Amino acid sequence: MSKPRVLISDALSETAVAIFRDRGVEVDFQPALGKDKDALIAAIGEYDGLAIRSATKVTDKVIAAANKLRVIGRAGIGVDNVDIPAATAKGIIVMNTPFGNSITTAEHAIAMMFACARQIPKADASTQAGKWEKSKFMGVEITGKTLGIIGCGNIGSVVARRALGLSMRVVAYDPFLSEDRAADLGVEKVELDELFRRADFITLHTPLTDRTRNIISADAIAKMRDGVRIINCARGGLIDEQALRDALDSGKVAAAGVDVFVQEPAKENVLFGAPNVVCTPHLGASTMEAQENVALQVAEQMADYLTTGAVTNALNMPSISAEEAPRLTPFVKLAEQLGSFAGQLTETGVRRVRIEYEGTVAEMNTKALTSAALTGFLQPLLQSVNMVSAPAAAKERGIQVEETRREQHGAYETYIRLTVVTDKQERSVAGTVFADGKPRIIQIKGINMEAELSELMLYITNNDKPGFIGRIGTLLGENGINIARMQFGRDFEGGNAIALVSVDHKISPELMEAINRIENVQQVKPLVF
Ligand SMILES: NC(=O)c1ccc[n+]([C@@H]2O[C@H](COP(=O)([O-])OP(=O)(O)OC[C@H]3O[C@@H](n4cnc5c(N)ncnc54)[C@H](O)[C@@H]3O)[C@@H](O)[C@H]2O)c1
Ligand SMILES: O=C(O)CC[C@@H](O)C(=O)O
Repeated sequence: MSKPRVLISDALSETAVAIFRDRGVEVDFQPALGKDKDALIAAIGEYDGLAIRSATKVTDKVIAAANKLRVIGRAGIGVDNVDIPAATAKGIIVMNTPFGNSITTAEHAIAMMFACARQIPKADASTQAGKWEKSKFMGVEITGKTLGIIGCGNIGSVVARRALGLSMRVVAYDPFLSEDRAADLGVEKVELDELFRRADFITLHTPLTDRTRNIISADAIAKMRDGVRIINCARGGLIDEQALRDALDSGKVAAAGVDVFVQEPAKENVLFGAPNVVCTPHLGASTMEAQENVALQVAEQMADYLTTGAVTNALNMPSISAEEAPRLTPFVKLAEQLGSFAGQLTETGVRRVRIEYEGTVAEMNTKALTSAALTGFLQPLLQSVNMVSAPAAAKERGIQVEETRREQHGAYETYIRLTVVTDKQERSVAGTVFADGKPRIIQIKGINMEAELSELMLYITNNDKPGFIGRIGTLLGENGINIARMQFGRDFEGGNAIALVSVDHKISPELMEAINRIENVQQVKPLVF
């Protein structure tokens, strides 16, 4: 099998290159390619993986051209430069490195706070210009001042600890911050307006979402203390730049430290030249340490996925650790086969898919297994779907997905049952993995049977009457179709029976018709696995 190929299209530390090579992944390091969208679109079709920072914009056009791509790895946190819905729809995993640059970015926010408190950049420029303007650069102490943190996640929490160490009071606004976590951190959880009212310094650490866009607006600034100082080392767009410019001009905001801009690279910006603004070119994550961390992590995560199927820090797919990947693999295959079995038999509108995990499989990563089952289920309906895109594709089609887990077990040590509820009926199929690691079907529509699935099969339901087995065998034989295996099950003598027949050749539509005409046959369907 050929080695997977990865393109690095941004300025990642070369540590990533070495890791990919060590892990048996071919790598092309082209740090300028991310800035040339046409060249990226022309090249991307060759690669299984794309490793980026923030300069590469992975648009829907790039994704449309990415015919082999299986994973996009962001060496950093924010993935606003990746069209995740387009990647998901195409079955491409998007992963990031959520912790590798948190400390570095928090330190940049603290550095910005000091720069704003003591006008360090301006004082530096003036001093080096030979002006010695000692009285011009009066600062403020930060000790005893109140820092308002908006967004108290990974970076916000590090900022909080550093600020407490600097003897500041810290208030935080974050709808997802629990009282317990706030107490552990030593911060006071407050509502946004209270933060605006009380903070001497405000620092932003949220992602850019519909709720956070322009969270610092002209209205918000009006609610703040006169002489407030504002820091943004999170994302451009959290601050209304014109409103901040007006407030810096009027002196309402005494200073602002801005690392991120609505339009990047920011070659021009309404904030440039404003009084007491300190700007850096999106340097939050730019330390040797953070760049080593994120390059190493992204390369390890991507190489793991491409070579072992382990999934870490994916934003559009449940995680699968390297340790659990081998144990999970036969169950992924089983779940996918059960899904495929049910999908191929389903002809009417699907309302619900219920997946029950019983026994040891219930302790495994059932999210991943459910994604596999949905993949198998949707594959007969959709051109291309995989474990990344299947849950979203099911949701889009209004299919409800239910998952239940029971750790005790019955006759089988472990099994998965998948039930499809359509407009007309409910049909279930169950299977297990035996000690040989091979998946087996153990029950169809409540009828017990043990069958291994093979590439070409016939699913036949019939009335349990003598003569059926002989007739089907003769008919297939007369038409040159070799039977590899045949398994039967029935609910009771003379009741409903099911046959699963593995055949060596594809069955023509005419022969299907002929099988359908055999006495007592209720339904016959070809299945492909
Ligand atoms: N400047 C840089 O170079 C740089 C470097 C790293 C990260 N970042 C950015 O910093 C930001 C924070 O990163 P993180 O790792 O701390 O993320 P995180 O997910 O750990 O924390 C974000 C926090 O924001 C909170 N939040 C979400 N919506 C909110 C809202 N409406 N109001 C208040 N809080 C809200 C969340 O609950 C969460 O606690 C991200 O935007 C990231 O992209 C920038
Ligand atoms: O890669 C960078 O330099 C910026 C990273 C930062 O914005 C992030 O979200 O991790």
